[in-house]
Amino acid sequence: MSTIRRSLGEHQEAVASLLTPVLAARGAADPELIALAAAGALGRVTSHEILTAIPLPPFDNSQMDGYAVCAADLADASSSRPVSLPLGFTTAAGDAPLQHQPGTASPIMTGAPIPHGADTVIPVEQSIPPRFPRLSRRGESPPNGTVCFAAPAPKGQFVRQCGEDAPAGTPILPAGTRLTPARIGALAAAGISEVAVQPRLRILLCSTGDELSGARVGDASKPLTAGLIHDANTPMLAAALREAEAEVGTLRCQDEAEALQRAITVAAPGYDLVLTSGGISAGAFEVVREALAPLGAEFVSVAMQPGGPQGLGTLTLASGRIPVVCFPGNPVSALISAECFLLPLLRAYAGAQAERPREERRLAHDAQSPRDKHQLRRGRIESDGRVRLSAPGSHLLSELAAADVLAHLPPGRDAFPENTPLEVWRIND
Ligand SMILES: Nc1nc2c(c(=O)[nH]1)N[C@H]1C(S)=C(S)[C@@H](COP(=O)(O)OP(=O)(O)OC[C@H]3O[C@@H](n4cnc5c(N)ncnc54)[C@H](O)[C@@H]3O)O[C@H]1N2
Ligand code: MOO
Repeated sequence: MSTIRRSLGEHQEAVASLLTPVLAARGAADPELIALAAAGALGRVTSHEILTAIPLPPFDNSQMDGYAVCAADLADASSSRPVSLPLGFTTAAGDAPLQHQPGTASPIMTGAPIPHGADTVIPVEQSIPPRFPRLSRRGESPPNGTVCFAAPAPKGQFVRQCGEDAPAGTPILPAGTRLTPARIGALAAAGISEVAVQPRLRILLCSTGDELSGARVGDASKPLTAGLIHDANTPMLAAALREAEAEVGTLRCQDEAEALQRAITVAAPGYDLVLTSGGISAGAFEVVREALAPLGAEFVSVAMQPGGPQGLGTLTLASGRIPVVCFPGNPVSALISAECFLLPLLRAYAGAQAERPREERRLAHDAQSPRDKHQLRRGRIESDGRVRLSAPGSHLLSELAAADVLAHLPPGRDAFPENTPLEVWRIND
């Protein structure tokens, strides 16, 4: 085991220093064109500022079902002397704008273009009678009948102005904006069907361990036999990386250093980062350490629990140089390592909130923690708002799956009495 010992913060800085240039280079690569309607558009990051070529809304239109009028025609209306106007032709959403005759009331539906010459909309409920009579659209027999109004209305009432949301030529999204449903909607409203997006970081995720069922070629469909376990880390870490908008390829390798070197050398081209899990602590068969230390990875001990053993560096392979980050194999350790060291960097690159939502919660019970380590415990929020910690074992993946928060027990003390306030990160939301 390496004697290099780091604090959580020091290792966060070391991983950030390794990956900052990698992310910058990836961000400077040619953007990808993606269809807005594609499932994969959500979460991508715009590579350029995007303008709307048309005004939004594209024409003056009605905010209400009612009557388009000239406000001046209703200036003298009152409940004792309602103004009666003859009906004009009706405009529905999707119709081209009509010509409004002053001194008439043109029935209009929500979203329909305001007839030329009208400047105000009176909702149908405010007319007398408060419902539409038989209406005539363009091309049908001329309308007849009248409608009354018992109050004046301000000019422009319930008219949604052309360009009020965004005038033509104005930016709707700056470069570096994450596509959310609302942003996809705004682009679609502007008639944009494809956008240029920043390329994703490509991560080769490599899980090791002879104990992993399916690790050896041909074993994948065999039932779990004695001594073997299912590979939790590959799907779990792949999901976490994808949630943070990375592109993920996976590789599983048995505990044989040369085989791992060969597999990574063959698979690495086309990726920006190699991420491994397992094989880095103090055992006799630490395959990742054995395979990758000679190629340039450094293995350190971080004063945290779980996630103590860590590795990082730049590998020099026959196929090129590539940065590597190594997480411990215990599943809880692996995911918490990702939360602490990698996911915030990926989320920031993807234009998302880098950090998990944080809050302060009081402990529901006394707790112990190693004085020299930063402990990250899984916890449930109780009905009184306090946090109850689960057992600290880093194999307790079901406890992690059931947790509401990760609670920080900082170094420097070993006793945390009931009601001690702790910083917690919300997870599993
Ligand atoms: N003598 C010492 N032993 C250990 C130390 C130590 O400092 N001295 N550190 C412990 C800590 S802390 C951790 S964490 C683990 C890290 O071990 P490795 O990174 O070498 O990981 P492995 O030994 O390969 O696996 C550990 C554990 O996790 C299981 N595992 C591995 N990969 C997967 C996977 N893909 N899916 C599900 N589970 C996986 C594996 O079976 C082991 O149980 O070392 C401690 N030991
Ligand atoms: O540090 Mo290990 O990562 O506790 O379980």
